[in-house]
Amino acid sequence: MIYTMTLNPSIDYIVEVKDLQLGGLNRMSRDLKLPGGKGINVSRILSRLGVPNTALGFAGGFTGRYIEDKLREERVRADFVPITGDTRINIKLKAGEETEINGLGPAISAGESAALLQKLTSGLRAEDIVVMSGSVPPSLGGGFYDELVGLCETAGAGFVIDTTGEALLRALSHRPLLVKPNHHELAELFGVRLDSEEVIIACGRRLLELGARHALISMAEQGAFLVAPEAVYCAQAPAGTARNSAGAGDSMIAGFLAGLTRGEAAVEAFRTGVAAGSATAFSDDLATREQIEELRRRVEPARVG
Ligand SMILES: Nc1ncnc2c1ncn2[C@@H]1O[C@H](COP(=O)(O)OP(=O)(O)O)[C@@H](O)[C@H]1O
Ligand SMILES: O=P(O)(O)OC[C@H]1O[C@](O)(COP(=O)(O)O)[C@@H](O)[C@@H]1O
Repeated sequence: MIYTMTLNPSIDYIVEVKDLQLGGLNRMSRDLKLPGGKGINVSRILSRLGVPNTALGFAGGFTGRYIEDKLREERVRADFVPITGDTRINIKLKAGEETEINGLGPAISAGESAALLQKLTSGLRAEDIVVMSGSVPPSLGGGFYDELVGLCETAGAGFVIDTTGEALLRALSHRPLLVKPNHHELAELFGVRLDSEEVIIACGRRLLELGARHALISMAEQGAFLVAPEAVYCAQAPAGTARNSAGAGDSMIAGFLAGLTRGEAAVEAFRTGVAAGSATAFSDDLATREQIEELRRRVEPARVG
């Protein structure tokens, strides 16, 4: 079973404003509410690709209920710990460029966090994979992912972690199945400028030396690199019109994991990952299975190392 862990879910409120006037009254030309948060996005894509999974995390208030209802409608299995606070709302403003304003997230009590740890540990087995991604509500503290990684290790379960900075570095030595920094996050992690393929590949290999089993380095419309123990691959993103890139990275993780859990070679899983990321970037909501399969035929990874 794959478990996704969204410690800080969100309603993604996508707002389109033509000719934004800061300081003035603006009217929306279009708006859309989506259940969001990185693990939830991974769960939605995995479910669309027919991969059994359960979304874990915290959900509270009218916003939490909205997310749970939407996931139920889509038949995504979710088992959230109920919290007293309201799940956050993240604003994705489309006014020419995309601007994101993400909430801090609600307060999580000690009892609520203990309930989540208990939920995870009670069912976790060695054949399971836990996907941990997204921000951590401030009240949980900076070490919560370390605790989750420790629980996975104790159970012998695999884990994927999509986080940045020190938390990512600490997780690497525990041998994550996959990490997926984007090129900005990778540059910041190692304090370098990613201005050539050689530097990107060297940084990707460093992630493996530090413990990652696979590293995806995503570069939005420029595609991605896969660094695997046996080889390094690069794939261009297929051409298309970007509509909403929120969730593209999560879709890529889900596509890659779907491939790996179906027993595909890493390079084939990479094709599915790139296709899923781009298919989501070309959609208002997350990509459908059909869109992913259609784009997958146009992704041609090349071996570069
Ligand atoms: N504008 C885009 N055009 C085509 N593909 C895209 C676009 N944005 C994202 N993607 C696809 O989604 C993947 C992940 O996107 P990226 O923006 O790098 O991740 P993140 O959302 O984590 O920062 C990319 O590697 C690419 O395959
Ligand atoms: O937890 P964070 O870092 O605030 O990110 C949450 C946001 O990330 C998203 O999951 C999108 O993530 P990606 O674009 O990286 O795939 C949104 O749905 C959500 O609003």
